[in-house]
Amino acid sequence: MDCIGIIGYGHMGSMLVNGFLSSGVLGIDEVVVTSRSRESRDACAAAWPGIGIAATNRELARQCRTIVLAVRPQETKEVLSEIVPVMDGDEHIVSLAAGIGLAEIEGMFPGSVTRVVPTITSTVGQGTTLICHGRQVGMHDALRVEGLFSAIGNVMLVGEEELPAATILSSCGPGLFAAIIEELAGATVRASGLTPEQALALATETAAATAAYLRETGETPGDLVGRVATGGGVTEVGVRGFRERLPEVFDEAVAAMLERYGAVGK
Ligand SMILES: NC(=O)C1=CN([C@@H]2O[C@H](COP(=O)(O)OP(=O)(O)OC[C@H]3O[C@@H](n4cnc5c(N)ncnc54)[C@H](OP(=O)(O)O)[C@@H]3O)[C@@H](O)[C@H]2O)C=CC1
Ligand SMILES: O=C(O)[C@@H]1CCC=N1
Repeated sequence: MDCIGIIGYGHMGSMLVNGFLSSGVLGIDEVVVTSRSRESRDACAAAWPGIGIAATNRELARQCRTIVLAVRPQETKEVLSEIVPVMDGDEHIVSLAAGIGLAEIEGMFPGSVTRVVPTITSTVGQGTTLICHGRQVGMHDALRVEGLFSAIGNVMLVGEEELPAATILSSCGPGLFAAIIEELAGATVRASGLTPEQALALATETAAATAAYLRETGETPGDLVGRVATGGGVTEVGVRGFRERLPEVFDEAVAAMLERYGAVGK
C-alpha cells in the first residue's frame, strides 16, 4: 500500500498529520502513524478517527512505502536500525532529523532518502519547508514529497551543505523571532504601564505587519528602517543601539546553533 507512515507523534509528527489531512492532500486512509508511547498513539487516534495507527515502528514499516522519521535526531538511528530489517529496499525514507546527513542514513538504508526540514509555522499554512533529496530518489518520489509539503506551506529545494544555515532561518527562526517579540514586549512593559497582554498583542501584530510589508512591497529591511526612522526622531535611537550591539549577539547565537547542529545527532 502506498501510504505515508509517520513515526513519532510529537510536535512535528502531529503538525504533519494535521496539515496533510486538513489540507486534503492526503485522505485518512492514506496515513499511518505510530509513536513510542501509548498516550501519543491514543491522542492521534482520538484526534483523527479512522486514521491508521501502528502498534510498533516495524508494523508501520511493513505497511508503508513512504516513511517519515519524525523522532528526535538522537532517536533516528535507533528507529532506522529497528525498521530496516523488515523493509524490502524500495521504500522512501523521509528524515526530519536536524544534523543527520544523507550519507549517515544511506549507510543504514541504501535506498531512497530525502531530508526534510519542516517548520512549525506550517500549522497556519505559512513558512518554508526545506527539502534535500538523496541521489537515489526518483522523480516520482521527489515530486510526491514536494507536493505533500507544498500543501502546508512553501517549499524550497536546497543542497545539503546549505541545510544548516537554511534551517536556522526557516525552522529555528520561528523560535528566534518569538523570543525577540517576547523580549521587545517585555522591555516596554518594564518601562511603562502597558500590561503584558497589551504589549504582546502589539508586538506580535507589528511583527506580522512588518513581515507582510516587506513581502508585499519588496523593500529591503534597510529601506523600511529609513521610512520609519524620522530624522532626529525616536526609532533611530533604538535602531542605532541594535546595529551597534546585535551583530555580536546574533553572530554568537548563529555560531552556537551551528555547533549544536553538528553535534545533535551524535
Ligand atoms: N520542532 C521543530 O520545529 C522542528 C523539528 N525538526 C526535527 O523533527 C524531529 C522531531 O522533532 P519534534 O517533533 O520537535 O520532537 P518531539 O520530541 O516533539 O517528538 C518526537 C516524538 O518521537 C517519538 N519517539 C521517540 N522515540 C521513538 C521511538 N523509538 N519510536 C517511535 N517514536 C518515538 C516521541 O514519542 P512519544 O511522544 O510517543 O514518547 C515523540 O512524540 C527532530 O528530528 C527535529 O530535529 C525539524 C524541523 C523543525
Ligand atoms: O531546535 C531543533 O533542534 C529543531 C530543529 C530545527 C527546529 N527545531
